[in-house]
Amino acid sequence: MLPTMMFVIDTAGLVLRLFLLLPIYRIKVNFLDFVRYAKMMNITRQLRPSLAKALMPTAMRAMSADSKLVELTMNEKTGIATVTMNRPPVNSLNLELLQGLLKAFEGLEDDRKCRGMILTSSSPTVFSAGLDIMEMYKPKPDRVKEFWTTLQDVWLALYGSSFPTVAAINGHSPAGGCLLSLCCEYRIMCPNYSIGLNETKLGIVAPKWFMSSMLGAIPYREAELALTSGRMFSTDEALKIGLIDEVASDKADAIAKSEKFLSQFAKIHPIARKLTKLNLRHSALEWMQENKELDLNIFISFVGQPIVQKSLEKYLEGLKAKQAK
Ligand SMILES: CCCCCCCCCCCC/C=C/CC(=O)SCCNC(=O)CCNC(=O)[C@H](O)C(C)(C)COP(=O)(O)OP(=O)(O)OC[C@H]1O[C@@H](n2cnc3c(N)ncnc32)[C@H](O)[C@@H]1OP(=O)(O)O
Repeated sequence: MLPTMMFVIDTAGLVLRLFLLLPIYRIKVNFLDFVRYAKMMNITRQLRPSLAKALMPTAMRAMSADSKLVELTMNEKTGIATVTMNRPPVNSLNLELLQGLLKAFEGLEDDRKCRGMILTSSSPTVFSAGLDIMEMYKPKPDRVKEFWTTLQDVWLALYGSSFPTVAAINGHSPAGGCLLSLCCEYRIMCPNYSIGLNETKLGIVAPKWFMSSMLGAIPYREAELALTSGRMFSTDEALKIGLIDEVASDKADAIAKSEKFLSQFAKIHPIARKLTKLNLRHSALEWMQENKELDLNIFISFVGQPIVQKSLEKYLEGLKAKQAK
């Protein structure tokens, strides 16, 4: 009896050890094994819908994303790409800007030379004003569906990117702007701006995946307080709470610091880094992949509510009134 039990325990232990070692072993074997492993973990490209074809052939490339709303450059020497949002005056995320971002992120995913990406803005004072409220206010049915689906895809592509990402936050970053930065692994912000998920202040509710993105950066208690009150943090407050990782004196400094952050990965095995990131983010990514339609339906019915439309209208009026002063 005892020998049989010992045999069973030993065998179970061996199987367990092999299982635990499997990822490491596979990483060492070859790239195809990595792909198989990643597929097994459901973290491969199937998480990213319709990957775009590789971008243009390289040079210190200004890589076009087919629109001027997103500029994409690649430093051939370092393999670091810079994606710059360029929709004046405030980079509010409308359908076209989101499409431009998606195309850029998916293109980089397919670019074997890409070693990292910096997300920033061409505006001198705003990183992104978040979702374009005009996409949600009195929305057209087909467009608003495409708008939300594209936002989901942008989130999947950025949060689930296999390359390392930094947000160089060179201006205000409310709501959807904050969300984009939270998808990145590292956030560097210029002084005297504001950042946060302020949805409740607009009378709307940040979806689950907005919240889980914030929970990846700051502790639950802090997130609960911030989310329920729609709190915006100053650069210094954001640093203190961990919402950002570093402060830069200006945009050039933010880019230099971003490059420094990304350069550390030259010493890390790229596949080990990728798998670690994607394993850490796996459950949030999987949730989104499995619940895209449900999330879309909730959004559509939510923004269709008269009370939500009223809130958006009042908020827009407030923005315009501020402008008029
Ligand atoms: C049971 C319930 C379950 C529910 C489940 C959830 C269901 C889903 C719910 C839906 C969730 C939707 C999520 C939305 C997230 C968002 O991102 S909403 C957008 C939030 N954004 C903001 O609050 C930012 C507003 N803007 C500002 O605070 C300022 O503009 C700024 C600090 C960014 C910059 O200030 P400044 O430089 O002084 O510029 P302004 O003069 O304010 O603005 C210039 C110009 O731009 C217009 N504008 C600004 N922001 C937006 C925007 N987000 N969208 C559209 N337009 C914007 C502003 O009105 C000015 O326009 P005019 O020049 O007056 O025309």
